[in-house]
Amino acid sequence: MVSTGNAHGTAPAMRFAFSTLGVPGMPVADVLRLATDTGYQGVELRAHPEEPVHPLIGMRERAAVRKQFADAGVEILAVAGYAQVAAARDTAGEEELAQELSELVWLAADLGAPYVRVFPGGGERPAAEADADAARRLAAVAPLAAERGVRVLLETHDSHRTGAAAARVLGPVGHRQVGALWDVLHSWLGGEEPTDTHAALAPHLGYVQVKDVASAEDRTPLPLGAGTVPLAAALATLGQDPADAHGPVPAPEGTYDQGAGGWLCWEYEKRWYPGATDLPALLAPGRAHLQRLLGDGPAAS
Ligand SMILES: O=C(O)c1ccc(O)c(O)c1
Repeated sequence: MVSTGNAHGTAPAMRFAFSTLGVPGMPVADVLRLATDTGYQGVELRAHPEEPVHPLIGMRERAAVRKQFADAGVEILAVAGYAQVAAARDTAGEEELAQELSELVWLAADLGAPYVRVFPGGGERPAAEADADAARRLAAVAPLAAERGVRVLLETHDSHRTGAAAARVLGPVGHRQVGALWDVLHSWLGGEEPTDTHAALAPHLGYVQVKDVASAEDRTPLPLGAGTVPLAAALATLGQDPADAHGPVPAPEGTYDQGAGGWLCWEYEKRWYPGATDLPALLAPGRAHLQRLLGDGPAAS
């Protein structure tokens, strides 16, 4: 294994973001204050009409949001959309999905965000059909994504929660602008070891979502480190070339994944668990926990 991580002292540090799924309805100015106060360099914007930023906002609002982020020195990591690329669709639904994907790419480009998140959403469909539809739809949006300088990332989630399942789609797409978002909760729920998830996703990896829960049964969001999600093991894989890696190394950084310099995004599911502790006070300790796991902070007590 070849490490490009900061243990070698030369690589840039990993960067930290949080998702606005953790702060439902919070105005952009407050999100930015929270990010700067707690040491997060980026924000993943939940692109849903419940939130301030979504595909229906106009050009002036987009420009204003972009300027707010730029003025605060915080990056918009991703537009987290809800398109389900592996879902069954009739002809009209197929056109709607293509439009939804295009609109997410346009929104990300207008905001200066490098990534769009999409879900699989294949439900109970036969895997071969879901995989083929997802690959075809992602390949179809890739040229627009390339033209706009955005990468569309398929999240390890629902019907494709493991790295192996996501790679069944991403391998055949074979396009640099289409990649993977590794949600460490879902690959773990899928019973996959982090080293195996990483080996499957590394050639495609955009960034990594971290979170913690008590167990597979109780998924109420917890502070990072307070639950049983194997965060240390997942983070230990980053920046490593998988032992069985083969084929071209697509990342311009020369690593299979982004390694050091890549992004970790805390996706705290407060929106779906309103009774969970509020995220803001947890953000700074959560970042410190991640830094300790990366070997980049004060030792754990
Ligand atoms: O955006 C969301 O709603 C959402 C929900 C659950 C997840 O695991 C996730 O990654 C995103």
